[in-house]
Amino acid sequence: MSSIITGTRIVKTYGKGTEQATVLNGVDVVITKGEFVAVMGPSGSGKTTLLFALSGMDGITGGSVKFGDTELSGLRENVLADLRRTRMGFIFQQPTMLRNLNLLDNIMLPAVQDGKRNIAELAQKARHLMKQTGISGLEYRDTMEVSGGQLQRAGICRALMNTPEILFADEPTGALNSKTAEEIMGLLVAINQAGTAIMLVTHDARVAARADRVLFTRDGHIVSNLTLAKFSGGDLEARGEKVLAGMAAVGI
Ligand SMILES: Nc1ncnc2c1ncn2[C@@H]1O[C@H](COP(=O)(O)OP(=O)(O)OP(=O)(O)O)[C@@H](O)[C@H]1O
Repeated sequence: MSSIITGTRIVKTYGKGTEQATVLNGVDVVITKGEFVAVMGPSGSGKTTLLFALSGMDGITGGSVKFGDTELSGLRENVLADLRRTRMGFIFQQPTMLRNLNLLDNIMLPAVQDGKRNIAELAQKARHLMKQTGISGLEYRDTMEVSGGQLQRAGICRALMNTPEILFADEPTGALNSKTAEEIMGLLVAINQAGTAIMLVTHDARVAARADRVLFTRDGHIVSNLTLAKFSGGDLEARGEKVLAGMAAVGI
């Protein structure tokens, strides 16, 4: 399988002088098309920094990140922003939605910013995604009038509006109760099975257990790489045990 993201000897340093801290210290990582990769590691070990580096959300200090054959550091900021908006999707622990827009408009917003697209078609696509993710009927709700799980579903719809090739997810279930988290993970698995690659940062072994592969970060490095079979829904407990063993082996 060809790679969608290739990170080579990535270095990321924050701050200057005595305040300087190297958070990623020569990280190599490849994500192949359609792959589902989870990233785990102690708090502060650089998981979010890695996600930001691989998605071009933040620049790197050294090394290289390629999206397909395109070197991200070689792109002008507006070209990079276009690439992120049209070919990548992002979901976070707390979806950032505009309060003065309803759920449907919030979902459509990034796609509308494309400028060249037909609003009626975008609305149709947004409604279709809302149906697929189980939030039909909430189109005209204010973002303050829905539950955390419903808001995260809306965040997933928004991330899928441009049919991304890869979805970057930073603790997407971190603010949800366990039942809602399971439902959101079911959605992410279905999205991955439909062909979208996923890179997901999590502290939760049960969440990581859905991935094809789990990377463990520590002290600026990827210290371990656990390969699981593609998840088909059956053996979550056994997979969770493997992830827990992987965590214990690297001291998380
Ligand atoms: N913009 C920044 N400026 C300076 N230091 C930063 C910045 N962002 C992150 N850091 C530091 O880099 C280190 C790694 O942060 P990062 O958020 O990547 O860790 P993480 O593994 O995702 O942590 P957590 O599990 O707690 O979310 C931390 O020590 C953090 O304080």
